[in-house]
Amino acid sequence: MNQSMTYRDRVPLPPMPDEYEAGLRYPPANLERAQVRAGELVFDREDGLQRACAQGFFLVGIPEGVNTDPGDTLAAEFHRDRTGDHLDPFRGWRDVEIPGDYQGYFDREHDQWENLYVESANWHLLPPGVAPLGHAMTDLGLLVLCSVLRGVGIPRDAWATVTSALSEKRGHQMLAFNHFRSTKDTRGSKFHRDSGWVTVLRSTEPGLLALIDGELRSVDPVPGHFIVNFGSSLEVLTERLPAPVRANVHGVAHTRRAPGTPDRTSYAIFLDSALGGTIHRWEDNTAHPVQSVAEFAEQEVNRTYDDTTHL
Ligand SMILES: O=C(O)CCC(=O)C(=O)O
Ligand SMILES: [Fe+2]
Repeated sequence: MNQSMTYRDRVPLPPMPDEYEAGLRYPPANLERAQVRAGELVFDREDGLQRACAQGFFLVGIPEGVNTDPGDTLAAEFHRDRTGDHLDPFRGWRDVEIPGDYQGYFDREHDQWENLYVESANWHLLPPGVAPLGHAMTDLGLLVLCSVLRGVGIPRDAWATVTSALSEKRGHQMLAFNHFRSTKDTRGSKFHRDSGWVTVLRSTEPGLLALIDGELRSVDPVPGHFIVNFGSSLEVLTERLPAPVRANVHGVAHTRRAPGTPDRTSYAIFLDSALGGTIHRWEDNTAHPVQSVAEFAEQEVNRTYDDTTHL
């Protein structure tokens, strides 16, 4: 393993509690809220953006006209077999080959978690209504990214370099659908960081926990809002700045269900640099190359799905 593969130190993780304990023991994170108004991201409080960057999570109102129903249906159905009814386009995704790296159906051995990952070049394969939702979530995530880059003081003419052109909508936009199998006696997911820049998450149920300022907090959804969190690429970029952006460790507690009750589901857009790009750190008003995106992504992804107690 070369030196750059070990760029990020391993961190010990707390044990993942089960769902019952999660609700009982961990107070809710007090998240900032923002809305999109006239194409701008506007926080309810004046220092909202700074607090959101420090906490690593915030809530944003789902913009008017964005229809989450097709995504909700795909998250609930992708793992099921087709039965010959009107939901068939949303089903049977275990067996579909999707071209490209890190894409398709995944059964996470150590978790309740199973996923369907589809990058924007393949959204035409998805059922009606999902691609427009993916584009709307992407646009929202890019608005967040640009607001943060401006907020931390990175000059506009450096954005394309430091984000490997994601700021110009040329990176990876990955839709990720999550289903947590309540019948499997494991954690929901491992505690992890998302590896990219910005994640926009649609969740309608508690179960997500995050380490914020060293304390485990529950990150519960608020109706009509997406949950936004920041990824490692943004944390590395800003780590030498006076107010670094946090890619906080988070994960999903074990989900328990009474028979006949639907399992927990969620979905997210991950905004990542293209795999041919470079991770940078911003220091002395200059972009410093740190590691290739391909290596960085491999390291971060491998740490997300193993069964160790560190990241
Ligand atoms: O389901 C959730 O609440 C979070 C899922 C998550 O962390 C992820 O997909 O990376
Ligand atoms: Fe995540």
